[in-house]
Formats: sequence, C-alpha cells, structure tokens
Amino acid sequence: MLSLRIDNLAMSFAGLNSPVLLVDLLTIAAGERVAVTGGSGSGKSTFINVITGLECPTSGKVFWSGEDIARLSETARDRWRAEHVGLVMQDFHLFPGLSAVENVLLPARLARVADAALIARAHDLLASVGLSRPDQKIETMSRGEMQRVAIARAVLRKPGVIVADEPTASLDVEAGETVGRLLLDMAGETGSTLIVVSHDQRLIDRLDRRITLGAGRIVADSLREEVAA
Ligand SMILES: Nc1ncnc2c1ncn2[C@@H]1O[C@H](COP(=O)(O)OP(=O)(O)OP(=O)(O)O)[C@@H](O)[C@H]1O
Repeated sequence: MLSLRIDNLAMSFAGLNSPVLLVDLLTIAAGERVAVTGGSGSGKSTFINVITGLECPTSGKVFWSGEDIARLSETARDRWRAEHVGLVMQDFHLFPGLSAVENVLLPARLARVADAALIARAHDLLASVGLSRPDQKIETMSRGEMQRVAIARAVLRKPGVIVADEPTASLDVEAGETVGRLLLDMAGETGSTLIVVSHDQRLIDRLDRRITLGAGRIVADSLREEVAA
C-alpha cells in the first residue's frame, strides 16, 4: 500500500502560456480510494501520467511512500511502475493474438517474475473476475470481459497503487457496474491505494474522496471540504 505526496508540481509544454498542471501540495493516504474528475483538458491524463512516472514533471516532486519518482531515470521509473502500479486504461491496452491468461501474465513475463505461484494467481484472478475461459483469445471477448482481464493483469503483482483512467467509459451500464465493483474489490483484496479518473457518477459515489481538476489546478477536494466543515 503506497501513499502519495505531491510538492510544488508543475507540468508545462513549449508554446503554452501557463502550466497544464500546477499542484502546490496534495497528499493521498495509503489505502485511500480517490476519484479524479474534471472537464475535458483539465489535466486528468497529465495528472495520471505524472503520478505513474509515464511523464516527468517540469518541476516539483512526486513522492510515493517517501520515494521521489521524478528523480529516477526513465529506466528506473519504468521498473518502479512495473513493480508498484497496476494500470487500467479506458482502451484496455491488451494484446490481440494472446489469450486472457497470457495477457494477464505478459508484464510479469517481461519483468521475468512469472513463476509458478504467479501463474496460479493469474488463473485464480481470472476466475474471481468471473472469467471461466482463461485460454480464450482476447479479441473474441466482449469489452466488459476485456476490462475484467485488464483488472486481473493490473492486480497480479499486488501493486501498491491501482490507477485507472476512465475504466468504465466505453462500457454499457451493466458492464461498467461490474468493472467498478471489481476494481474496489480487488483494491481491497490487494490492499492497494486506488486512484480512478472517471465521469461515472455511480463509480465516483463508491469512492472515499473526490478531487476535481479545472485548468490544471485542484479546484475542489471533498476531503478538504470535510476538514473545513
Ligand atoms: N504533449 C503536450 N503538448 C502540449 N500540450 C499538451 C500536451 N499534453 C497535454 N497538453 C495540454 O494539456 C491540457 C491538459 O490535457 P489532459 O490530456 O491532461 O486533459 P484531460 O483532462 O485528460 O482531458 P480529456 O478529458 O479531454 O482527455 C490540454 O489543454 C492539452 O491540450
């Protein structure tokens, strides 16, 4: 379980007058379940990219349980992410031609950590997300089933944090409901901190805290409102 602390963070791009993300201070406790919302262009994807180390901020610090990932080299950040972050994206990022279980195991195989115990866990996880055919080719699965495979893959190595970017956006209501419930169940099972970018009110309502971005700034934080109340 990992905690997050962001200090004096700015993300700028050449040709733009002001940073697309500017966060003076943000803390997320280990095990907290947080929704990140905001309009189009408010900085949600940039926020996800920076906290997962997919992008390096222009300035500032991103501490995960005390370790500033912004100071790591790109290779070290990639290694850190593979070990500590379970990513669930809107468009799944699964590999056609591979089966469900091969997709779940692929990152672990690339990291050379897929031992017998992890292979057994991959099968158990697919069963627990309600998929009974681990050898089914990914391209033959429904979108809801694909997202369930992506969740199993994200939690395989019991990551300190699960980060999901619009995980229910391309699903119908019923599949979205299932995926939302599974994300919460799995985060509970692995004891992971959970950060979910979403517009899905049903999913947002199930989380502990809501952070709203506007023009790259935090414009509302339900935790601060509670503290202020
Ligand atoms: N590489 C880049 N170069 C220049 N501008 C960028 C770059 N990446 C993002 N931006 C700008 O930063 C702002 C925030 O983008 P971001 O993708 O984080 O928003 P978002 O909230 O995820 O939007 P959406 O919900 O539409 O996906 C936008 O104005 C975008 O144009």
